[in-house]
Amino acid sequence: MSVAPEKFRVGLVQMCSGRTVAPNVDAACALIRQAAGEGAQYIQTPEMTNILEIDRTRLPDALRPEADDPAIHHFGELARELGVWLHIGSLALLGEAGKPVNRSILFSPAGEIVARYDKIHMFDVDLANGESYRESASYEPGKTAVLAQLPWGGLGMTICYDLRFPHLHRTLAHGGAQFLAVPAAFTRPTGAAHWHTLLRARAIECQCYVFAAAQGGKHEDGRETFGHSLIISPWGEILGEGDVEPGVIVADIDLLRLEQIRQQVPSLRNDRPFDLVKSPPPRQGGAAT
Ligand SMILES: O=C(O)CNC(=O)[C@H](CS)NC(=O)CCC(=O)C(=O)O
Repeated sequence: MSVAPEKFRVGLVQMCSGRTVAPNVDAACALIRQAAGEGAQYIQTPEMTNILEIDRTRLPDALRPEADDPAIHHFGELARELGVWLHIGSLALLGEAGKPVNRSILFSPAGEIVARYDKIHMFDVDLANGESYRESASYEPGKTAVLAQLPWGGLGMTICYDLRFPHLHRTLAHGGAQFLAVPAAFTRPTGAAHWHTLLRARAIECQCYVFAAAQGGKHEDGRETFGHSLIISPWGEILGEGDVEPGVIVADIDLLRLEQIRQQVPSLRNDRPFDLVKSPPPRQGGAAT
């Protein structure tokens, strides 16, 4: 099979990660093999591929620094064996400052790490259903946006909650991204309300293909995530969608179509700087003094 350089197949792995690393890595590897078997040349796994653990006190014991994390070694070998670009959406790792980091890692088909991104925006929220998260209490946030280079174009690396900060994606698009990666572990209520809309909006406004591998289902730590991994075109069309269960979705990506869309509606090129002017505050009850 010969594939034109402007076309490739993407595969997303949907998971339901538990509290212990080894079975999660095994599950990821099996699904990555399945995606490669279906012809995927770029394969992405969700946020927290290696561990989903709501009890943060258990994390430091479970985590390893990047340099001696056995899962990283494993994934590198697998990328080489399968000859694919393997993007582990994120791993919880022990960061260089001694605090956990939520890190996305891209392996080349040679099995080498070619890009890494630490999640910038920390999920510190309190939901109406009682779910409460303080990601910043246990994770060190990243400070650097990362554009990785794939043979087919630029890949903007983001993670989950970053999706709500559109200036990050626009910066990546202006920096040369044709693809935006949004590996995630969205909560069920926020996913049901916002997941499809936010992902399609990022695809349309940034004129990028969006690849979003998701965690889905009821996890061992009691949490529920939304699932619905999505592959979206720069026109906002859904090219592939997962359900709630673990599995694989694939779709064919066409760079010529992206170029057509960017020529027809050149909104990235039409972007302009502007100032913000605030009008004076309204007068109270008309009784101006
Ligand atoms: O920490 C872990 O174990 C896994 N990581 C997550 O679950 C992260 C941080 S708590 N979740 C999100 O960012 C959800 C965002 C979201 O749901 C939204 O923006 O609505």
